[in-house]
Amino acid sequence: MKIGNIPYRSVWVDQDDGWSVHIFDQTRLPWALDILRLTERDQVAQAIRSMQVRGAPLIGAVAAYGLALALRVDASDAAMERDAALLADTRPTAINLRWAIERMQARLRPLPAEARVAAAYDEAGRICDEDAAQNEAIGRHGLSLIQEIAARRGEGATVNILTHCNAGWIATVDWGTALAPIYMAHDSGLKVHVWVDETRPRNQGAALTAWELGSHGVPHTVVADNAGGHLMQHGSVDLVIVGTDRVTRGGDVANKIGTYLKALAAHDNGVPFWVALPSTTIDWRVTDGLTEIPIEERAGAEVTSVTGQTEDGRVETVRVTPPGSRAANPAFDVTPARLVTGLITERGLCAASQLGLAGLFPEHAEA
Ligand SMILES: CSC[C@H]1O[C@H](OP(=O)(O)O)[C@H](O)[C@@H]1O
Repeated sequence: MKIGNIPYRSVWVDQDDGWSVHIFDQTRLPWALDILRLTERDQVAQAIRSMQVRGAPLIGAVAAYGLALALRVDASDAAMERDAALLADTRPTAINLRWAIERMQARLRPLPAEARVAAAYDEAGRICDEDAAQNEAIGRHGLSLIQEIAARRGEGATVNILTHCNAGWIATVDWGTALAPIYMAHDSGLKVHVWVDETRPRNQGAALTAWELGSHGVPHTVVADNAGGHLMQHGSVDLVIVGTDRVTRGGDVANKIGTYLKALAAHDNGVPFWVALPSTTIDWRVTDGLTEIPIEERAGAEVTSVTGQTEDGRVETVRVTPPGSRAANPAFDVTPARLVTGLITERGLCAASQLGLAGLFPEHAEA
């Protein structure tokens, strides 16, 4: 996507700068567009753990480059396996992280050590190119949902879409997942408006989705997480589209905490609830999301404090609870397939079910 008139991806390699890896520091957005220059494995691991880089497909791609950086230090079998495991373990819920590292290992294991660095950069680059292409396809397939609502609502009507967290281009290599259909609808001239869940406690919606949509000129309104049900009860939401960190073969969806509550409200109000994902976010090894998807528990400090910008432009973090109060911070929840209207993938739309996924991905259908 573009920032101003400059096209960007969310991760890139600068061959003229020692093949260093570059990402945006997402903890500084929307207040500053800081670019981080990564040259070592531990810098990549820290950027993923601290959510300077975040978003399921993007952390997979950046971890893949993290392995390339690690191999520059030591490309031996033992070092590669150690570094791969360390990077795969930086966050537990998004399956893209494990998928990307396993794909890198499959490419690199058969190679002699001296051939591994070049192959690692090549494979990580392929992962990035494929993610960007898959998300563009998700955009095209999801666009049909918005077009259908616009046609039904009549000439000039605005399609109101609610989204949770940030599943935009900054959460992927490019285009985004949940936001890709919205960008394409807007760019095609359809009138869309996005209700942006702030998404406490990390505020990916208020800080990142609002920044993305504003930068692209997409009309949007930031709302408290707790407002979504009310908006749906009063007919203000035509469609919900969210991203995901892991979908089971049965169609259960792990996504940012609060997604399940939006799915319940959507179900209760007859609002279509769609989940956008590249197939790299499908975990074909698990069926029951509630019992088989690990939910990341993050620091309570992310709940007891909030970061924002003062009137005079300083970015500060302040406590919002009494010093003695404890906080729990599960970072994701699981929406059962029964509450999901459908999945938007790079191969098209399908039901959130084993049958639906097998129809689009027959190579994974159980024998
Ligand atoms: C296309 S991003 C998918 C997913 O990743 C985000 O999690 P986080 O911000 O913790 O990395 C969020 O759950 C998005 O929906």
